Amino acid sequence: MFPSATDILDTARVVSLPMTSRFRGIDQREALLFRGPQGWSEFSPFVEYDDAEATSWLMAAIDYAWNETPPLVRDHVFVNATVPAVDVEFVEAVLERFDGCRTAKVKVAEPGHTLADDTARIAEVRRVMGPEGRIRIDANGAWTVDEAERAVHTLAVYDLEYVEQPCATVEEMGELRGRIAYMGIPVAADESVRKAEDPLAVARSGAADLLVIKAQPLGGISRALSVVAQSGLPVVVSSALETSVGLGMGVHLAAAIDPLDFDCGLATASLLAADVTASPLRARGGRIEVRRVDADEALLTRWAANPERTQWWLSRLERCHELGKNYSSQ
Ligand SMILES: O=C(O)CCC(=O)C1=CC=C[C@@H](O)[C@@H]1C(=O)O
Ligand SMILES: [Mg+2]
Repeated sequence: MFPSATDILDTARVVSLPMTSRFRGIDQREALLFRGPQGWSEFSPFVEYDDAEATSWLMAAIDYAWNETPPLVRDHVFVNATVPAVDVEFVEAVLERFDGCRTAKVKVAEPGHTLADDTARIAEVRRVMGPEGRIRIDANGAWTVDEAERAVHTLAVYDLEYVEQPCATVEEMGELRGRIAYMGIPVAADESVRKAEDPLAVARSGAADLLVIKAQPLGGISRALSVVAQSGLPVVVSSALETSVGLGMGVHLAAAIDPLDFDCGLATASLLAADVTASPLRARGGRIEVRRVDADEALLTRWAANPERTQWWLSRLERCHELGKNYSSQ
């Protein structure tokens, strides 16, 4: 069922949550939350995304609020710590926020950071986690093939589980994958899945060993499950830096995938300094329980965005809802 814009606007609330450290260039996370028959849901495309891209996120949010979630195969999901591109002295404190996580994903190649900065950060993550820890890196497509090859050579000594979106295009990803195959370091695709016209193109062209799957950008749990099934590749379910309400969507997606061999990037509530619930979906003992999260009225009020930002989100929701009426089924 496709609710009217009024159905959604009736319960819509916009929040702006402070972050514990700057992540992907933001230190406040804005989100629009609303309630449907299944409970609270979240629409939170990043603010720079255009309406066409943001519409998939709204379809996901509507699906989670109005439709039942698919059958689940587990009641908890193992998760990774997420380490923003912080300076070395902050690494230990960041990792401490992710209770019991045996895996860490470390951001690299951010503007203003050199390979030496990235190397120092990863060396520190390895020191703190010890030899048993699993370390994966995410370059968000910032490297050329040569830069990525050089970086992987430099960082391989820290024992990398995989390198996520090292380069921007599918062709570059495939080229790099060929060059580093002999090192046994897998290449994961993220933006090549969630921002691509065809999320399966990267899998079909053999440019990645595994896929990073995010529920909101892919249009919701069912659509994401169909991408997973059609890709034939192992996957990591990851967040879009949502509040705990939106993280619930990702956790349900992860709990419906079998097998799920990699730890998932769903512990990002620990990067928020505030949330919309008193019991956030955070890692405990390295895992997150599978449950829906209800937004708390007092916290929605406490963290309400200002009137101008609220209006911006409500207008965005109306425009995306209009576009969503024509959202074709894949
Ligand atoms: O995967 C994780 O550990 C957490 C989620 C995460 O890293 C991301 C969430 C949202 C936006 C992205 O820039 C970023 C990513 O690139 O994977
Ligand atoms: Mg990524």
